[in-house]
Amino acid sequence: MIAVQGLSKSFGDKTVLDRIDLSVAPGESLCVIGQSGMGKSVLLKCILGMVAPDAGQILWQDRPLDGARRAEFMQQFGMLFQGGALFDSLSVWQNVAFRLRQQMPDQQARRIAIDKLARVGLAAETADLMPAQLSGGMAKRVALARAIAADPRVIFFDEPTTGLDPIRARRINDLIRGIVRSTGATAITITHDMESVRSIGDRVALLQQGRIAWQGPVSRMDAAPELAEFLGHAPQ
Ligand SMILES: Nc1ncnc2c1ncn2[C@@H]1O[C@H](COP(=O)(O)OP(=O)(O)OP(=O)(O)O)[C@@H](O)[C@H]1O
Repeated sequence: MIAVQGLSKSFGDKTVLDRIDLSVAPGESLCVIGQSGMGKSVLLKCILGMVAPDAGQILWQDRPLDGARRAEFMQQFGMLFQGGALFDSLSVWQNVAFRLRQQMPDQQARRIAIDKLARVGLAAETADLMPAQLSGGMAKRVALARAIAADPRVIFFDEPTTGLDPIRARRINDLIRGIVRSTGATAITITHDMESVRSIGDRVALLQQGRIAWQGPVSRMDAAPELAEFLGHAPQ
């Protein structure tokens, strides 16, 4: 379980996160939505230890995520970066196996990479291509394969459908849903895309003015007045 307790962060006199409480149960998929600039990335960076909060703490399995526990946590998480963020100078399989190669011989890492590429619908021949040779949808799949390469127990998806047309976005959402369900991983997704929320999420949290303005099961979001603006319709 991952929990955020009383998390606050300001930059200068701008309060971005204001005593945020949020938790994700093991195997649960939480989507965090919010307008641009509302602090979704800052929240993610605080969870990942890339930004130090002014107050509050992150708990993992009911204990503060600090020191040695953070190192252990980092071994068990995977991340799909916004925009994919593939390393241009590395081939597809080297991108997918980036972390694995620090732990095992290349031959074994390559085999796992090809297996993960198959999991996201890419043929083995893709393994030796360079990122510049990939279409946007393929690059996203490669980034997804990299996120799951080490069989993480916790996966973060940062804007997974950004830059994709609706058909490709739907395919990525379907893939993510399949991966999250079949691996039983805990998932936290940051997104603007309500189709992603419907497809991937069990629960959704709306970040607004530094606070969680609404959170609840995806099945109840259509009735939430707080979400009407995102859903593009009046509450049903
Ligand atoms: N290192 C920083 N220094 C100063 N201000 C920052 C820093 N990082 C983020 N901010 C500010 O915090 C606010 C929230 O930014 P954040 O990137 O978390 O928004 P977001 O909700 O992820 O937006 P988007 O959906 O556009 O990615 C913004 O006003 C941003 O300018």
